[in-house]
Amino acid sequence: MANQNQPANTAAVVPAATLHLGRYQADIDAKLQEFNVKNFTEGFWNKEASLWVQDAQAQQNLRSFMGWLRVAETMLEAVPEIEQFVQEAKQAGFKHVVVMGMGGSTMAPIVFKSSFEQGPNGLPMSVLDTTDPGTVRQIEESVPLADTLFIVASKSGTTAEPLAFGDYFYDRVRQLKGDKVGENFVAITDPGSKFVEQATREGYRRIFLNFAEVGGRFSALSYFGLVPAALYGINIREVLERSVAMMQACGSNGPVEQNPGLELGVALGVLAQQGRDKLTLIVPESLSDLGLWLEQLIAESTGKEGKGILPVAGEPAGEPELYGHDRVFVYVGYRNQPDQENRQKLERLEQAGHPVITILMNDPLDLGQEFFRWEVATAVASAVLEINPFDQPNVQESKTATDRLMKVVQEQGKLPQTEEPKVQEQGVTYYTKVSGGNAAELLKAFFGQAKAGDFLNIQAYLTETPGLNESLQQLRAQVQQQHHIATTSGYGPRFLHSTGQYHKGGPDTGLFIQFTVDHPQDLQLPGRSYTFGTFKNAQAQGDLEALQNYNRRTLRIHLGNDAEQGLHTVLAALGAAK
Ligand SMILES: O=P(O)(O)OC[C@H]1O[C@H](O)[C@H](O)[C@@H](O)[C@@H]1O
Repeated sequence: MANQNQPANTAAVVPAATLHLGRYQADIDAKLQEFNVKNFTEGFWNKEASLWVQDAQAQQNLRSFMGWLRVAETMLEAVPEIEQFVQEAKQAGFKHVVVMGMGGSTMAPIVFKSSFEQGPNGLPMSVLDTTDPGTVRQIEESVPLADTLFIVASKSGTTAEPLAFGDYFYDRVRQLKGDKVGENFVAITDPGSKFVEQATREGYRRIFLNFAEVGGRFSALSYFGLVPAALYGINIREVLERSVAMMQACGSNGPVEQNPGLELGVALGVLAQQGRDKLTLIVPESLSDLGLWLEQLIAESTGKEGKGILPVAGEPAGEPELYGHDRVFVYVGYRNQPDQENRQKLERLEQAGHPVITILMNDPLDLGQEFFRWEVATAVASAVLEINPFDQPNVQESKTATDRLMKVVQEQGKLPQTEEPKVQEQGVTYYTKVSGGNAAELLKAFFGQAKAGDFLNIQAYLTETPGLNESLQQLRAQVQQQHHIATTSGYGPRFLHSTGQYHKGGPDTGLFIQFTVDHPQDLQLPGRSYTFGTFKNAQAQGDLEALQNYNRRTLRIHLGNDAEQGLHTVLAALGAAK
C-alpha cells in the first residue's frame, strides 16, 4: 500500500487524468467548447441551476443541494474540533469504532478504511451497512462492546436501517453499562433532524451536526467521511488541503485553463449519450472499495428519467473480445505502482477502440481530491444529460413497498406469500416470469432475454464471505462469456441506497437476479415485533415489487439454508444452460 499518512511532497499537485477517447474525441471537444462558450464553470460555482434543468421546482431543489462545492474549505476549519474529539475518545479508553449507516453516510468510511492502513494514532474501525443478521452478529462478536464507540450516521435521521442498528447496539451496551450507555454513542446527522432529539434524549456522547445543503453521496468530505477517517488515524488535514487544491483546479477561485472535473464529466456525459454508458472501473486490489463509493455517486445521481451512466465495479479486466460497444473504461490507481496486468489489458482495450481514462494518484491521501473530481464530473455529466444530479426519486419506491410489507408483518406475523416458484432443484427455488423444465432451462430462458447493451445485476441479500464473493465473481464471468453483457453485483440492502436508483429510474436494460437465503440464526430487534432477518426479507421483497412495477426482467433465487452451497448449484445449472 502506498505512502499512508506521510504527505508526499507533491501535495498540492492535482493528479492528471489521461483521456484516450478515440473516435469520440471530436464530439467531446465540441461539447466542451459549447460549455466553455456559455461560461459553464463560472455558472457552476454560482449554482446556476438552469445549466441542468428548466423546471423551476427542480432548479430550486438542485440549488439547495450544492453545499458540497465548498465543504472541504469549511471542514478545514473544523479539523481541530475533530482531532480534539479523537483525543477525547482515546482518553476515554475506546478501543474500537463501529460506523453504522447506509449509502452516502457510510460509503466514504468504507473506502477510507480499505484504502489506508490504520494510522498509528487511530482506532480499529468496522462499518455496518446491512440488516443481514449474520453480519450484525459478526460485528457484535468481533468488537469489545463496552469499549466500542458506535457512530450512528444518518443525514435525514429517518432511514430505517441506521435507526435499527443504533437501537440494537444501544440495547446491547446498556446491558453492560447501564445508565452510562450513551457515552459509547455518537450521532452524525443534519441540524433539526428527528434523530437529534433521540440522540439527545439517549445521552449520546456527541452529536455532530452536518450541513443540510450537502447531500448524502456528496458528503465524503464533510463530518460523515471525516470523523470516522480521523478516528481511524488518517491525516484529514492533508486530505482536505489536497481536496481544496482540486477545488481550485476546478475553478473555485475563478477562471481556469483546464477544469479536470469538467473535462471528465463532459467526456462521460457525451459517451453515455452515444451508447458508451457502462463506466467500467478497473482498480488495483488496494482500491477495491472505491467502486462502492463511485457506484453510489454515479448511479444515484445520473440513473433517472430513463437515462444514466451505469458504473460497473469489480468486474475483472478482460480482453477486448469480451466486451460490447457500450463501455468506457476508467482506471484509478497509483503513479508508483505498475499494476502491469491491468494496465496492459487497458492498452489493448484502447487499441481495440474502446475509450480509456486513466487517473493516477500519488498516494491514498489523494483520495479527497478524487472524491471532489468525481463529484464535479458527475454533476457535469448530469448537465450533459439534462437531469438533476441531486435527487433520487426512485429509491423511495422500494422503501414504500418495504414499509407496507412490514405493516403486514406486524399485523399477520409474517411476510405475504410472493409469486409461485417455477423450479425447485437441490434445495434451490427459482421465481421468475419465464419458464423451463429444470434450472438449466429456466436460466437459459432468462438469459435468452438479454440483448446487446443490456446488463446483469446480481443482488445478494446474503452474509458476505470470501467464498460467496468468489462464486459471485464466477457467476459474473460466466455470464460475461456466455452473453457478452456487463455485469454488476451488490449486497442487499446496501445497493438499495446506491445503484437501486438506476435499476428503477435508469434505462430498461437490466436483468436482475435476486439471491435470498433462510436466516436460521436471526436477531430480534429490541422494542419491535420483528427481527433483522424479517426486515431484510421485506427489503428484498419490496425492491423486487418495485422492479416488477417497471416490468424489469427479474429472477429471484432462494438458496435455502446454505448460501455457498446453493450458489454452487446455480453455477452448475448455468454451466449446463449453454
Ligand atoms: O444518511 P441518510 O439520510 O440515512 O440516507 C442514507 C441513504 O439513503 C437513501 O436511501 C438515499 O438514497 C441515499 O442517497 C442516502 O445516502
